[in-house]
Amino acid sequence: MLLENKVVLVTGASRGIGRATAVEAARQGADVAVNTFRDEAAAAEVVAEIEALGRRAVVFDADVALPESATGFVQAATQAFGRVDVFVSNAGVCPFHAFLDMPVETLRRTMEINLHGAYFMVQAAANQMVKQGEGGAIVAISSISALVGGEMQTHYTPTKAGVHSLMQSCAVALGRHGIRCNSVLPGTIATDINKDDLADPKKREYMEGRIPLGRLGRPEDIASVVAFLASDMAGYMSGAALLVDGGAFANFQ
Ligand SMILES: NC(=O)C1=CN([C@@H]2O[C@H](COP(=O)(O)OP(=O)(O)OC[C@H]3O[C@@H](n4cnc5c(N)ncnc54)[C@H](O)[C@@H]3O)[C@@H](O)[C@H]2O)C=CC1
Ligand SMILES: C[C@H](O)[C@@H]1OC(=O)[C@H](O)[C@@H]1O
Repeated sequence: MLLENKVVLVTGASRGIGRATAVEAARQGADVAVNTFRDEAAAAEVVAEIEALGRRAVVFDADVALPESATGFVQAATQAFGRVDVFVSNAGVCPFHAFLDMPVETLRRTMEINLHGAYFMVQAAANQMVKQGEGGAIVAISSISALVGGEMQTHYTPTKAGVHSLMQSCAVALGRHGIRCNSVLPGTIATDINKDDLADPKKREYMEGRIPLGRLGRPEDIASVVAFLASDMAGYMSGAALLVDGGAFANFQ
C-alpha cells in the first residue's frame, strides 16, 4: 500500500476527482479528512466508503474561499488523527461563461475558490507539516487548462495556471522542510463540473474524438496519480506537473 497509516486531507472531496482521491487514499492505507461544502448526503457516502475500507474518516464542512476554513480544516484533521502527512488541494468550480460579458461576481468567486482557496489551504497544511518537522507531500489539482485556452473559461484557465505556479513556488519555499509540492493536470474527466457542457452529444463526441485513448477520463484515473505523487514512490519529485489526459494535449494535428 502506497499511503499506509498516513493522514491525508482532501478538499472538495464529496464528488468527482476529490471523492475518488479520498477513497483511493483509504484504499492505499490512509486515514482521510474530507472537506466538503454544503453537500451532506454525498459527504456521508464518502465517509461510508472510506470506513468500508477499514480506515477512519472525518468531515469538515467549509467554503475553501475563506481563509478561516483552511486553518479550521487542518485543525479538525489534526484533532482527529494527530497529524497531517499529505494535503490534496482539489476543490474547484467552472461556471462556463463567455468573456465579453463575464459577470464580475462569477470571475471573483471562481478566483476565490480555485486560486485563493488553494493558497489558504496549502499554507495552513504546510504550517502544520513544518511544525511536525517530518516533511510531507502536497498535491494540487490544476488542469490541462493551465496549458491551453477555453472560450467559455477565461475566468477559469488562469486559476489553473495559477495553481500549478503555486505548487512550483511552494516546492521552492518548502523544500528545506522536506515538503514536496506537485500538481496534476487532468484532461477532460466526466464529473458534475462538466455534466451540462458534455450533455450536448456533439460536444461530447468531439471531445472524445480528440483523445487518443478514445474515452473521457474517470475520477479514478486522476486519483491513482495523486496517490503516486503523495507516496514515497515519488520521493524525489517536487515542483513537477503530471498531465493525465489520455493523450489529448499531444493530439494537435
Ligand atoms: N472534470 C474535469 O474535466 C477537470 C477537473 N479539474 C479540476 O478538478 C477539481 C475537481 O473537479 P471535479 O471533480 O471535476 O468537479 P466536481 O464538481 O465533481 O467536484 C468539485 C468538488 O469541489 C467542491 N467545492 C466546490 N466549491 C467549493 C467550495 N467553495 N468549498 C469547498 N468545496 C467546494 C464540490 O462540493 C465538489 O465536491 C477542480 O479543481 C477542477 O478544476 C481539472 C481538470 C479537468
Ligand atoms: C470543466 C471542464 O470541462 C474541464 O475543466 C478543465 O480544467 C478541463 O480543461 C476541462 O475543460
